[in-house]
Amino acid sequence: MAASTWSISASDKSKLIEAAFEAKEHAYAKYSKFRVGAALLTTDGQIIKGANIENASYGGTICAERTALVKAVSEGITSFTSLAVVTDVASALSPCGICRQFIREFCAQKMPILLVPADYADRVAKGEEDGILETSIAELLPHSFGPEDLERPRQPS
Ligand SMILES: O=c1ccn([C@H]2C[C@H](O)[C@@H](CO)O2)c(=O)[nH]1
Ligand SMILES: [Zn+2]
Repeated sequence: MAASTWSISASDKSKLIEAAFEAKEHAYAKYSKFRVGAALLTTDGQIIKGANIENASYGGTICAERTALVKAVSEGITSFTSLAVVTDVASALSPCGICRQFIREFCAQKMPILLVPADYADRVAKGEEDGILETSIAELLPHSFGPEDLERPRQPS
């Protein structure tokens, strides 16, 4: 079976993970107290960070992954090579459905998505397995609908 992601260098991986942890520090998780940090690595080597920003309306909340993507895309950056997501949970946590569709819009099917446990640094320091779930949007959102589908030939209306 083909690999589900392309590979990223160990140094890019550690920089990206560190940035995601930094991003989590700025989470505005006043209501859920559930902090999330995300970091995107761009094709030209920049790192764009995002955190979840909650709202008193609850429904107005924006997740960390979408914050990072909206920051990047609204600054004209639309090409990414990886994404890291961290929470305060000591196991890898997976993006919500809305974020999966949002990631699908801008990221290649095999782009690495690193789901990083909160105790990642401790695990690495102890020489244990890092606990990262390395996945891709192809795995997280199979049989997805995306921008290309709107280009498909249609029956006349
Ligand atoms: O993929 C996800 C899932 C949840 N959250 C945030 C939204 C909300 O602020 C909190 C609890 O759902 O976690 C994210 O940032 N990303
Ligand atoms: Zn989300």
